[in-house]
Amino acid sequence: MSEISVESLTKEYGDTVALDDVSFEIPDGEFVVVLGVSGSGKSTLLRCLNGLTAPTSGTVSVDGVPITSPRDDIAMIFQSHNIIGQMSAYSNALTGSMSRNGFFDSLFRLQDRDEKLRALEALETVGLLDEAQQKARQMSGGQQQRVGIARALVQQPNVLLADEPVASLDPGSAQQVMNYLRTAAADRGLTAMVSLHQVNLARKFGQRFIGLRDGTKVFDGYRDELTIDAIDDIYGDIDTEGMVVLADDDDAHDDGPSTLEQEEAL
Ligand SMILES: Nc1ncnc2c1ncn2[C@@H]1O[C@H](COP(=O)(O)OP(=O)(O)OP(=O)(O)O)[C@@H](O)[C@H]1O
Repeated sequence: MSEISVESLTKEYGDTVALDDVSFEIPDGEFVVVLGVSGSGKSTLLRCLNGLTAPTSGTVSVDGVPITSPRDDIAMIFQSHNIIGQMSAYSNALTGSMSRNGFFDSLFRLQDRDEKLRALEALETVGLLDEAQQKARQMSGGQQQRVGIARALVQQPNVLLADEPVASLDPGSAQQVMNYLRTAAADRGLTAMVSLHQVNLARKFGQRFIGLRDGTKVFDGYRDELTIDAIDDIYGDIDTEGMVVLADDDDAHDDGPSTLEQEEAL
């Protein structure tokens, strides 16, 4: 479990202001979804949180320690899976220990017994234990992304970041992956931040939401506060009709998807 603190974060690329004076605090164990149109700064924010991108000004800290480079306790899941197709799901998951052991040790399975057990546990968490020996390239996009989640979990992070992890998946697979992501974060007490394009999916799985528009934070609130007006503020001139379905009982802010929703997603 870890707390994230972002203070006056600004990132400029030449004349482009990708993030403009963004501040927020995320307490231990919260599952936060970042929303915004393409180019609003979602990836830049996640990359600053992971230490892959240096801020122009401002600070990002996890548990009070400023992030200046990638750290073992912060794992990142990317849209493109970054899975090695020739390797099995199990071997891919094991590469999550790469930051501790080095790439070649990970690749050639020189891990200790605990790490091997962690890889199997992580595959079980994402429902792929039976497919552990299957080559990743023979797996569906959704399964590959679940391997990506397993690999992130093997890293034993306290913070889990995911940059549009379901952007390339069909709606059913996207729900399934989000469900595993949310469950893995909850079971392991991880603080999570996930960027998504699909508002309905965000509402279903997110606990808290941060909306970016042109690099500025225009929304920060829980599910019951993410109204049509708030969505309009985030998405601006884009026609938001049909982007979100507000359910009658959709007023809780911390309970996540119901058991029924989780079963449907699976
Ligand atoms: N390495 C870079 N060099 C120059 N400009 C960049 C770079 N990375 C991002 N930008 C610019 O910063 C702005 C924010 O980009 P960013 O990728 O963070 O947005 P995003 O909301 O994640 O978009 P998308 O949903 O399309 O991934 C955009 O104008 C983008 O063109």
